[in-house]
Amino acid sequence: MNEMEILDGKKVASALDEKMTDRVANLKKQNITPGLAVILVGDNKASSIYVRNKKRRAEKLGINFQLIHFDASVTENELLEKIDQLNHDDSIDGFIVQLPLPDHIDEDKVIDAIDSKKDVDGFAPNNVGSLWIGEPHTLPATASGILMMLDFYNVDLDGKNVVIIGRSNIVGKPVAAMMLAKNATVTITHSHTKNLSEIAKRADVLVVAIGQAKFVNKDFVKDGAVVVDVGMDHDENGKLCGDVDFDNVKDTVSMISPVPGGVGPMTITALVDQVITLAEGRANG
Ligand SMILES: Nc1nc2c(c(=O)[nH]1)N[C@@H](CN(C=O)c1ccc(C(=O)N[C@@H](CCC(=O)O)C(=O)O)cc1)CN2
Ligand SMILES: [Mg+2]
Repeated sequence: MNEMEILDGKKVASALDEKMTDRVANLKKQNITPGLAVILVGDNKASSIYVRNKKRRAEKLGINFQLIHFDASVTENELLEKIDQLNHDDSIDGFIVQLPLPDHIDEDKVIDAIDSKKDVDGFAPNNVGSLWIGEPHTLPATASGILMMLDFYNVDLDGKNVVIIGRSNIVGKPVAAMMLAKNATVTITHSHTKNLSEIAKRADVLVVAIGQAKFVNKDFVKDGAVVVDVGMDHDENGKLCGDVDFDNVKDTVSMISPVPGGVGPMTITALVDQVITLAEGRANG
């Protein structure tokens, strides 16, 4: 049986806070306060919690946080007008539109309206392209948080077989691009992939972001693999769980990120880190 280590996102997040606080203090000495704005539409309960956590975290680090909260009935045009304002607001280094949006609003159109220089979600087409050619400007926070966490635990990706289950623009694709840039051999799989468990079992590092509760069991996991669980699902009792059946794989893996307390907290760390980096860019003219 392996000695298993938990990839503890909460612990990493608080360990990284200290450095980020110092960076903000340094900026303030130069009369620059990093600014982050979040646009929230409607009252989706989970989104409201994430945004509240972003605000708490940003303010704790000394970042100027602005919440723009629209009613669910806001029109697409009103939203686009606000985005235009933020694009031209010099006190805001970066902003995001919290997803998901109500059905009457075209998500792609909204993301496209964000100035790619201020797109701290890294979702704008320019930023996606920059990432894939190896010259990233901003990075999607979940993907970036996963790499920060693996780096903290000294998981070297160079030459490793990485298998990603899930091909979303928010997680699967950017994780693939970022791990390629670290010289990993990356395979992206998804719901149509044949022999999925067989392919997953070749992974030294398995990243699971497929959105199905406890989808991955030990049939998918090589002995000693590092498993990153990006799922946020609910089990048969309505309890929050991941895409990986933790109890089933825990004696097979060498490291695993739990849900909750793994990737989730790193998402917010990666977001605020990126806002600080943009403000540092502003300080350096
Ligand atoms: N514009 C964006 N929208 C959304 C993003 C995003 O990166 N940009 N990601 C998700 C939501 N998200 C941040 O926005 C997020 C999700 C989960 C967590 C988190 O800390 N999860 C906890 C569990 C929380 C719980 O108990 O429910 C954990 O995993 O430990 C943080 C941020 C979708 N929208
Ligand atoms: Mg744009």
